Amino acid sequence: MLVVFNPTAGARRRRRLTRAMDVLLGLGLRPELAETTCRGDAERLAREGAARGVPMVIAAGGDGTIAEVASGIAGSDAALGVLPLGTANVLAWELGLPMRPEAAAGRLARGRMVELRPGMARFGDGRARLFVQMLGAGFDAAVVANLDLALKRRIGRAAYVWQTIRELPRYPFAPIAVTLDGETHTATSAIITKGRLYAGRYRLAPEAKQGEPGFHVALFSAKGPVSTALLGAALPLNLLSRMPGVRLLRAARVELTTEGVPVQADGDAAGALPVVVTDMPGPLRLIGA
Ligand SMILES: Nc1ncnc2c1ncn2[C@@H]1O[C@H](COP(=O)(O)OP(=O)(O)OP(=O)(O)O)[C@@H](O)[C@H]1O
Repeated sequence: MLVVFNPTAGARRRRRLTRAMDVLLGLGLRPELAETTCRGDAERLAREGAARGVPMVIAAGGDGTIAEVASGIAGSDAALGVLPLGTANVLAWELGLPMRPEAAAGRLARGRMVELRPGMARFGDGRARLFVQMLGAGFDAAVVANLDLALKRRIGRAAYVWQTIRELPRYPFAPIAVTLDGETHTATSAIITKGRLYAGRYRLAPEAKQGEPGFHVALFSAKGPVSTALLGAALPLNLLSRMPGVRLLRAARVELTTEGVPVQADGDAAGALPVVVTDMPGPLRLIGA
């Protein structure tokens, strides 16, 4: 088992990693530890591990690290594992993974497998990017793109609230052209999700189920700071999907075509539209669910 650790994920997570590693060692699992030094390193380390036949690659970090590891092992025989050490840890909450490092390590050792179907985003500039939980275009992506990462490390998810307040008065709320399985729509923001949850443990798409093919797509028509702030207030109350100006639809293929609108994938800045989103061709096996 290869453990890929992102030391910049979450805050002061090294001690939590050590506790998990101790449990894995105690169970006789001989985990090999590799630490990232920059963005993209988790994907490289995971790809190299899978290429030399490591059967399990564990993402020790947050959703961005998970997405990188998933991308690195895609198409190989390696399974993905998760030690949730990030800030929001949406996938871990979605799958009901334990947050305590000892319990999370125990789950990895027990080895129950589930299959996920990550999404694949193909951008207009030729980039392709895998995401495991969600991809957003519009307001939430602007918040992610301009987030102060040092502040996030210090105060965690409160940094998103702070950045939202800063973004509200200046975000342009330009319309985005959305095509869902050939049917056209317009929205000012869109979130394409594989799971129910968003920004931690908050419900966005109550009917969604990780592992199923296709996507649930939340389209937002809020055109200004007040209606957007109300959506932000509804999120922690789990009322987001029932708010006026929010539509939840399903699609197997999503095209967002308006150029220049910011995009986030699994909570990390991912450039700008246009993008076409479909399922990855094959499933991804996740261990420890
Ligand atoms: N050593 C590193 N230095 C700088 N950035 C890194 C390093 N290792 C990984 N990264 C990048 O850090 C980004 C954020 O990490 P990650 O998403 O795992 O943590 P998080 O943002 O705290 O958690 P969450 O996404 O669950 O809120 C990842 O997308 C990854 O590309």
